[in-house]
Amino acid sequence: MKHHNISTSNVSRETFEQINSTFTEHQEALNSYLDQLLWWNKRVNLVSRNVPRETIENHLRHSLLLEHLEGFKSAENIVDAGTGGGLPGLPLALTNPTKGFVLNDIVSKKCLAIKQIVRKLNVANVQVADSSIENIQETHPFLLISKHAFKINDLYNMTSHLPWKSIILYKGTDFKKELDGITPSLSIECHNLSEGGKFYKGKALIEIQRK
Ligand SMILES: C[S@@+](CC[C@H](N)C(=O)[O-])C[C@H]1O[C@@H](n2cnc3c(N)ncnc32)[C@H](O)[C@@H]1O
Repeated sequence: MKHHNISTSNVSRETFEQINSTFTEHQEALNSYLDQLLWWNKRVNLVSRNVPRETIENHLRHSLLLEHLEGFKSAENIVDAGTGGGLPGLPLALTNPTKGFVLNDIVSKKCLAIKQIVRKLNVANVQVADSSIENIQETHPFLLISKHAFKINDLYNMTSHLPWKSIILYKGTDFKKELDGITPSLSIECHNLSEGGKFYKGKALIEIQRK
């Protein structure tokens, strides 16, 4: 692990406030997505069963935080690996209509539900890739994002042949143990989310670049 360059910064309270404004600005589309997600969740297991709407809304706000990282702002193409019910990719696609998104999951019925949600919401900048992440067909550079789906070393080893420019993962601040077994030297920035309040305690966005 010593061969990686790891730095840490705190995501400011102002950023969390900006996310609340973004949510308000796009609330019609985001609430429609929430309605769809809850409807499909009764039929396909996309998020935990019987999870309250407010909890999923927190996950949507959490998803939107990525908008504030430079690595996201500069990306044109984004792949969300292990998207499940579309998190974080779908809320980000709704609030960033000029960027292109591929939502990927290995479970076909989840991909089918996502396709229906995308069609119902009329989202033009999203494609769905129904396969294991290592088999996606991407030839252009992209930003790889993922929330609560893979250990860092597993995702790195599965995707090291793909043309990603950087990876941003939703993780805990105790992520370092997941770097075991990654041979190449990486630049890693831990964006600590703890200033966002109780929901964000111990959470971080981990941004990884090849050196
Ligand atoms: C815990 S869920 C997280 C879902 C979503 N990202 C979220 O935060 O709600 C993990 C997801 O990863 C998917 N997954 C597991 N292995 C995968 C693989 N090799 N390629 C693509 N998706 C995978 C699972 O089907 C599942 O939907």
